[in-house]
Amino acid sequence: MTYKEQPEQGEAEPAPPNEPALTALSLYPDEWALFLDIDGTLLDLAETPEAITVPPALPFVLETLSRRLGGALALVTGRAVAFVDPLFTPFHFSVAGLHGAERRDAAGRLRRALIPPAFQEMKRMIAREIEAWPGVLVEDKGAAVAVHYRLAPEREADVAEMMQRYLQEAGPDWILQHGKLVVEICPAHASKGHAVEAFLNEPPFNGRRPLAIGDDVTDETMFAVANRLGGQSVRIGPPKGKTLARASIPSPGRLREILAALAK
Ligand SMILES: O=P(O)(O)OC[C@H]1O[C@H](O[C@H]2O[C@H](CO)[C@@H](O)[C@H](O)[C@H]2O)[C@H](O)[C@@H](O)[C@@H]1O
Ligand SMILES: [Mg+2]
Repeated sequence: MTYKEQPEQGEAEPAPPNEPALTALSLYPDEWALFLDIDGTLLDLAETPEAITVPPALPFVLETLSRRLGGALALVTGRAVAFVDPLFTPFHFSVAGLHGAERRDAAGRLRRALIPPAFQEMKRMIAREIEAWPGVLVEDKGAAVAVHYRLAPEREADVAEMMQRYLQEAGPDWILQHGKLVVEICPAHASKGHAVEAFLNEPPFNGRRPLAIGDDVTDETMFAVANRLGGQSVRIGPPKGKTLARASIPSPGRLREILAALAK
C-alpha cells in the first residue's frame, strides 16, 4: 500500500487505517472477504429513509476494494436489493437485502423473497393506520415493511404494539425486526448471518475469512458467523448495549476514511 507524501492543495488525505482488523485485509487481500452493512455503517443515518446521501467517492472506493479482494465484497443490508444499485451506481455489488431474505450472488443470480397477496394488503392497512400519527413513516420494501418513528419518537410504543398485532395476523412465516427507531416485519428466514454463510459457500468468497462490519442488532448474526469462522467483526458507533463484535470504529465517516485509505 502506498500513500502520497503530500496531499494536493485543498485535498484531504485519508488517514491510514490503524484498525488491525482492517489492516489484515490490506496485507492479505487473497485471504479475506468483506461484508458491509449500509445504513449507519457505510452511510450516515438520516432523518428519513430517502434522505441518505452517498459521498461521491464511496462507490469507487468499494469497487477498488472489491477488485483487490478478487470480488469478495458484499453489501448486507436491511434495504431491498433493488434499492441498493442506484446508491452505488455505476457498480453492481454482490448484495443481501431485507436482512438476508433476498440475495444477489457474485454471478448476478437473484434469489427473491415471495410477496403473498395477503402481505400486500397488510402493507396497505399499516399505511392507513399510521396516517393518524404525524411523523411516522412506512417504508414498503416489497417482501418486508418498515415503520419508522425517528421523527415521532413518542410513538415508539404505539408502533411496537401495532407491528406486533400485524405480525400475529401475518403468521409464522414472518418475524419482527427492531432497529434504530424502526420496527419491521420481514420473512422469517431473513438472517444476515445466513446470508454471509451463503456467500462464503460460493466463489469468490469461499475459502476466505469473513470480516463483517455493521452497526445494529440485525448485524449481530453476521458478527456471530464471522467470529465462528475465524474472521473479524467490527461494530460502528460508540459502545452501546451488548454486542458480539470484537472491534469498533466510532462512526461511518471514520470507516469511510479507513476504506478510502485501504483502496489507495
Ligand atoms: O441493514 P442496514 O443497511 O443498516 O439497514 C437497516 C435499515 O436502515 C434504514 O433505516 C435506518 O436508516 C434511515 C436512514 O438513515 C433512518 O432514517 C432510520 O431511522 C434507520 O432505522 C432503512 O430505511 C431500513 O429499511 C433498513 O432496514
Ligand atoms: Mg445498519
